[in-house]
Amino acid sequence: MQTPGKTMALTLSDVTIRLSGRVLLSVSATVMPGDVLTIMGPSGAGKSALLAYIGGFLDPAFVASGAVLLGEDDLIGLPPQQRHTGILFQDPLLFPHLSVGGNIVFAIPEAIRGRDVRRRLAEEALDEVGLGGFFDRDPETLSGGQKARVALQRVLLSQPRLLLLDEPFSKLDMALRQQTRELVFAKARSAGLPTILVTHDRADADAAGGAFIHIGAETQS
Ligand SMILES: Nc1ncnc2c1ncn2[C@@H]1O[C@H](COP(=O)(O)OP(=O)(O)OP(=O)(O)O)[C@@H](O)[C@H]1O
Repeated sequence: MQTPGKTMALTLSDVTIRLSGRVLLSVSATVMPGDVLTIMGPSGAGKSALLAYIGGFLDPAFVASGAVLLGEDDLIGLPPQQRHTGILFQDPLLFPHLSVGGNIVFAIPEAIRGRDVRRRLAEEALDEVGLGGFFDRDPETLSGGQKARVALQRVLLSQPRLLLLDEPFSKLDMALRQQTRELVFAKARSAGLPTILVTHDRADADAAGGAFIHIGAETQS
C-alpha cells in the first residue's frame, strides 16, 4: 500500500509553544520523507501540544508560533482536515459503533468510490497486518496489539502526508511493542512519510533510527 502523490520533507521552523506566558518548548528541525524524528522529554514538557499544533488541534489555552512546512507549504493556517496528518495516539480510538473493517473504510478518502472497492482496500489492509477475516469483528473484541494494527492501517489508508505518533506503543507489552513499532516505522518508510514520534522510551527512539530531540520544561520567557 502506497500513499499516492509526492512525498515531502517536514520542517519545523522556530516552533514555540507557550502556556501561561511560559515557553514550554522551542523546536527547529527537518524530517525527510520516510524518516522518523523522535521527541523525548519530561511529562508536561509540551510534547503532545507540539503534535497538536502540527495537526491543527491545539487547545486555545496554549499560544504557539512558528512555521510547519510540508515541502514549501506552511500547514499552519490550514484547517486540520486540509493538513492530511495521520495521527496515532496511545489509545487506538477505534469507533465502537463500527466494525473493524468499517473503521478502516471510514478513513478512505471519498474520492475513492464504490462500496466494493472501499471494502476490498480495507480487507487487503487487514490481511497485510495478519488480520485477514477480521472485517466484521467488533473492535471491542480485539487485543491491544490488534487494535494498534487496525489504527495504523486506518491512518495509512486515509492517505496522510505526514505521521504524528503520540506514544502509540506505550500500552503494548515488550514483544508486541517491538513488533508494532517495526511495522509502523517500515510503513512510514515505504510510504515516504515524514514522521514525528513522541515517546518516553529510549528503545523506541533507537528503533526509529532517526534524529532525536530531548525537550525540557525549564525554559522561561
Ligand atoms: N487544555 C489545557 N489547558 C491548560 N493546560 C494544559 C492543557 N492541556 C495540557 N496542559 C498543560 O500543558 C503542559 C504540556 O502538556 P502536554 O500534554 O503537551 O505535555 P507532554 O510533554 O505531552 O506530557 P506527557 O509526557 O505527560 O504526555 C502540561 O503542563 C499540561 O498540564
